[in-house]
Order: sequence, then C-alpha cells, then structure tokens
Amino acid sequence: MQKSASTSSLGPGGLDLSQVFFKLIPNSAPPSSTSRSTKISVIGAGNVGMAIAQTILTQDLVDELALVDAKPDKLRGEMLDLQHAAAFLPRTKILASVDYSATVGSDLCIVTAGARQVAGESRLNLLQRNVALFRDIIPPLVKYSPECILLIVSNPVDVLTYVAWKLSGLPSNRVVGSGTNLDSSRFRFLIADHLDVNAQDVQAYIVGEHGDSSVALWSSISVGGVPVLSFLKKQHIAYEKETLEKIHKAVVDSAYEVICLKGYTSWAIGYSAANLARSILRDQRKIHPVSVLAKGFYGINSGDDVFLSLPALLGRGGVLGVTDVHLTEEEAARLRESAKTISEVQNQLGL
Ligand SMILES: NC(=O)C1=CN([C@@H]2O[C@H](COP(=O)(O)OP(=O)(O)OC[C@H]3O[C@@H](n4cnc5c(N)ncnc54)[C@H](O)[C@@H]3O)[C@@H](O)[C@H]2O)C=CC1
Ligand SMILES: CC(=O)C(=O)O
Repeated sequence: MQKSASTSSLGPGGLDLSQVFFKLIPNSAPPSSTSRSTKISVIGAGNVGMAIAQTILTQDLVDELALVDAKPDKLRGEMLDLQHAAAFLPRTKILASVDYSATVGSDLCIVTAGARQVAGESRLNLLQRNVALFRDIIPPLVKYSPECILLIVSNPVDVLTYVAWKLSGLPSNRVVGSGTNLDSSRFRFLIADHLDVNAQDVQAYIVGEHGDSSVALWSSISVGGVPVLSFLKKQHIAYEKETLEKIHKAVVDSAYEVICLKGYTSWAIGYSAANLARSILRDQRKIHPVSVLAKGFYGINSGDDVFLSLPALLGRGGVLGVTDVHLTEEEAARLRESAKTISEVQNQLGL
C-alpha cells in the first residue's frame, strides 16, 4: 500500500497531466543538490502515533511522513484521512505501508507501536509484550534508514529505548527515548497553573524513569529566570515539603488519571514528540529531559547500561550532551534509585 491514486496520470491513455498543465521554464536549473528533503517515519498508527503524525504535519516539520502499522485497513484509513487535509496543511508527502521499505531514507524514526496500559496498570507491566514487537520493528527500520535517529515512545519507554539501542547497533547518541519530556510539561503546567503564569515561562525538570520512580528537581524550578525555592527562602516565605510532594504525585498520577478517564493519553505526547523532532531535525540544540544512556552521569555508574531521562542537549546529531544541573543530595539519591529500578527490570531481559 502506498500513496492514494495518483492524480498525475488522469489524462486520456494515462497521459501525465502535470507535463501539459504547466508551460515549463526552458533551460531551468535543476534543484540545488544541497537542498535535501527530510523524512520522518512513525511506527504504530494508534492513538499516540496519529497524534504525533498530525502534530508533525501541522507544525510543518518534514517533507515526507511515512506511517507503518501491522493493521493494513486501519493504516490506510489513517493515511487517507490525513491526506484529505492537504488543502489546509503545508505540503507534505504522506505514505503508509505495512512494509518497512516505506521508511527508506528516514532522518527520524518514531516508534509508538505496542501494547498500552489499561486503567491502573503500570508501564513496566507492558515490557515483555513490547520487547517481542521491538525484535520485529527495530532491525528493518535500521536496515532501511541506517543513518536515522530513533525516538522511542512505546512503554516502558526507558527500558525499550535500551532494547532499541541493543537491537539497532546504533551509537547511543542516535537512540533517544521521549522519557520525561512529557512529565516535565505536566510539571510545568501544574506550577504555571498554581502561579497563574504561562507554562512556557516555567523552567522545571522531572528526570529519571518515565513512570512511578521519576524524580522532581525542585532546585531546577525557575519562573521568568527567578529560581523559585531560593527566592522563597530569601523572602522568608515558608513552603511545605508536602506541598511539593503533592505536585510531584499529581505529575506521576497524570497518565493514570487520563487513562482512567479516556482510555489512553495522546495529545500531550503528540506535542512532546513533535517538540523533540523539531529540536533534532532543525538542529535546535535545545535542552530536553529525555531518555539517554545515563552511565557516567550524576553518579550513575552501576555498571549497567541504563537509559533514563536527564537534561540533554538535542540537535541534528541526536544527543549532543548532558547538562550538569545541580542536584541536592536527596534528588541525586532518588535518581540513583530510579536507575536501580530500571536496571533491575532490564536485567530480566537477558539482552
Ligand atoms: N512515552 C510516553 O510518554 C507515552 C507512551 N505511550 C505508549 O505508546 C504506545 C502506544 O499507545 P497507543 O497509541 O495508545 O496504543 P494503540 O493500541 O492505540 O496503538 C498501538 C498501535 O501499534 C500497532 N502495532 C502493534 N504491533 C505492531 C507491529 N509489530 N508493527 C507495527 N505496528 C504494530 C497496533 O496495530 C496499533 O495501531 C503504548 O506502549 C503506550 O503505553 C503512550 C503515551 C505516552
Ligand atoms: C501513557 C504514558 O506513558 C503517559 O501518558 O505518560
């Protein structure tokens, strides 16, 4: 399955109308060989994959978007539905196939395929089912796009980013998990709501596992450049540790609440992944809390190759570096605990 019926050969006898519709400019120069089109492939055309695809399209991030899923009818339906919005969107070639050859030459491959949680289920519970799928998904992706960057979204995202790294054979800077970019947005939303300011003016990181053992970096919070906790201290304004814990708990509970209410989460992860795609493909060199190979950073030297979220500099080369945010002793200990949780799960895989 490829594009919908081409309109370029609708003339009598299959005449290519695009050749007669326009008077071509004689002796025009060929397109510049330096201008290269960009391509993203999204694997898994479910709630999350389609939210990511539509955000990418509305934000005009690529020239070509390929969708892959195991269900051909659902896939074709999604492709046609997006193609029918062509008149309202920047021009993007959209294709879809159950065959991975459709992904050939991708700059970025975003993997969302797999089982999702039912109400009350933890992300880690999905592991065995999704590792089995990754064995079918990752090798053909890398075969068709050996130069790509892999962005993993399927859960449990940290362990699956490790699995994708192992199965792909790619250098670790080209394998990234969407990690706590989403949790940090939820965190920023809650703080912004509390202070009645724009969430884009709130800097705040959640790091560690995208899940129950995530770590809120309270010392990292600043609003409009003002570090919040030290400002409160200087003003002798007391704040309760429980209030902070409650905000973090609300972040951790966010996904469970949305899943309980609507069955799945989709819009926020759609924006989160498109935000990461922009930083990578447009070489924005922005700092995002995303799942990266954490060994050697923040005292994580467990001997295991653990992926978890740290504030990372993202650009066209993938992960360009990890920033050294000041952590309190308690935050550092929690981060190492989060690494241990992930490492224990990972060790059961025998990869
Ligand atoms: N990292 C994050 O922040 C988030 C991660 N997720 C995760 O994203 C994943 C997808 O969630 P939804 O889209 O809601 O699920 P969904 O059930 O709507 O979609 C999953 C899709 O994967 C496809 N699929 C299954 N096996 C496949 C294979 N071998 N090859 C290609 N496609 C295959 C299915 O046909 C389906 O269309 C889940 O693991 C979920 O937990 C969801 C939200 C946020
Ligand atoms: C499902 C999930 O991982 C989330 O929305 O955070």
